[in-house]
Amino acid sequence: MGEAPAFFVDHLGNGHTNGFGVKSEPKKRDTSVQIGDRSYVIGGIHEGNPLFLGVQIHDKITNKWSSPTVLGTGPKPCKGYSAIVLKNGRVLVIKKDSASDDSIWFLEVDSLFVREQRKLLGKEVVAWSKGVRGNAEKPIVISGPSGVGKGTLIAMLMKEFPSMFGFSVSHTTRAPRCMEKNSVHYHFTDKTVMEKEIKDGKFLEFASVHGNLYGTSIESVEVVTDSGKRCILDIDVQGARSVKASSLDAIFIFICPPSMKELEDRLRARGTETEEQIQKRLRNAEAEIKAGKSSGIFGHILYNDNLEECYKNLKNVLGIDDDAPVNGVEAVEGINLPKEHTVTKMEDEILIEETGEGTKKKTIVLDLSSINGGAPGRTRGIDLDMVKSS
Ligand SMILES: Nc1nc2c(ncn2[C@@H]2O[C@H](COP(=O)(O)OP(=O)(O)O)[C@@H](O)[C@H]2O)c(=O)[nH]1
Ligand SMILES: Nc1ncnc2c1ncn2[C@@H]1O[C@H](COP(=O)(O)OP(=O)(O)O)[C@@H](O)[C@H]1O
Repeated sequence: MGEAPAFFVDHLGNGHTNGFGVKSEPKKRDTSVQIGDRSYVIGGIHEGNPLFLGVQIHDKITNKWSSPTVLGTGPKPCKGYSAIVLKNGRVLVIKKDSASDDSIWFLEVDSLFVREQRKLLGKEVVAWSKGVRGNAEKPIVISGPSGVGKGTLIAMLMKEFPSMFGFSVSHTTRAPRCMEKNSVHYHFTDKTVMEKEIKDGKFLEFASVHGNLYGTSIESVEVVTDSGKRCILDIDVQGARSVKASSLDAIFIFICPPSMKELEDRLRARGTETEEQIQKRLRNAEAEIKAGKSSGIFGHILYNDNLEECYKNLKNVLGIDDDAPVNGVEAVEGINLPKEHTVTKMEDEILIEETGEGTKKKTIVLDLSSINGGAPGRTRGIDLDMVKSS
């Protein structure tokens, strides 16, 4: 199979290993897996913060403990975990006693992303990724100069198809406009806070635009996708370039104005900027339009002259037929994992069997053969099937 040995250590020092069959341990909160000469201990508290689960590494050869930098948002501590080593440097962690949409997690200890981050940061790194059932539709990146009508078009789309599209709420250091609400239009934030979060790897992309810092957090995209909706990102060309280079597989659309004169008229008519800010936006617009048209980032370029016509073209690009009913991503039926269970690995399938008191025992198959994505975002494509409840 070409995989790292998968076994479970009940307690470091007198570790009992039982091949691919893993017995979950209800009494102890810490769980550990061994990969090569290292044991990864999952449990306890992360950096004194009771809201985050800690990870520690024990190196058998040096007999030393270390605390790696933990990237991503991990699971909150709970009563216990089952852990199993998968291929490609990942550990599957199943939480006990937790809601079904919060029970499957992946700790990446030697994935491609972790190896890149380790090189970049020059230190030991592990990363959490939440497991999510089902797949997601491609996110949509919309760029264009200030005042071209991006916000207007996006608002039309969200109004007509509220269950299909969701907006990625960006972070920005610019001041809110009078009608703008925090966490709805933007997460309005402080420059030092945002810079720290960028350093902590929380952002998919960021850029300095018209003198302010803007960025898309990984979480902003993932919460929309988690809700079964297709995510729309309104970001500038620099941001679009970063997304294009990332693992996010998106559709890229650039919106052009019919003329610079019309763009100026729209910006003035909107009445949200000072004269100085309007001048800055117009100066940046020329370079942005040039980059948008020539960069090869955007698969679709739409002209927003007549609003209704442009909106119709946008829907065409997104494959929305005016006559056909539109649904979001199909909802997946909920399956609750049993609190007490044993976990057995068989190729790409994990068998979760209920243990403990009671007669009706569940057996669930967790199919990992089609998983995709991973840290710094979610791991999607998980399939859960109830095979037996006896
Ligand atoms: N790179 C990047 N650009 C963003 C983000 N959010 C907004 N922008 C871009 O920042 C620019 C200014 O946005 P805003 O201040 O709302 O002004 P407006 O475009 O005139 O409405 C626009 O080009 C947006 O597309 C983000 O998260 N990342
Ligand atoms: N096709 C259009 N024709 C005329 N005005 C438009 C059109 N599209 C948008 N507008 C107006 O132009 C202004 C800027 O649009 P907005 O959506 O805020 O742009 P952006 O989000 O790209 O900065 C708004 O007042 C909007 O009502």
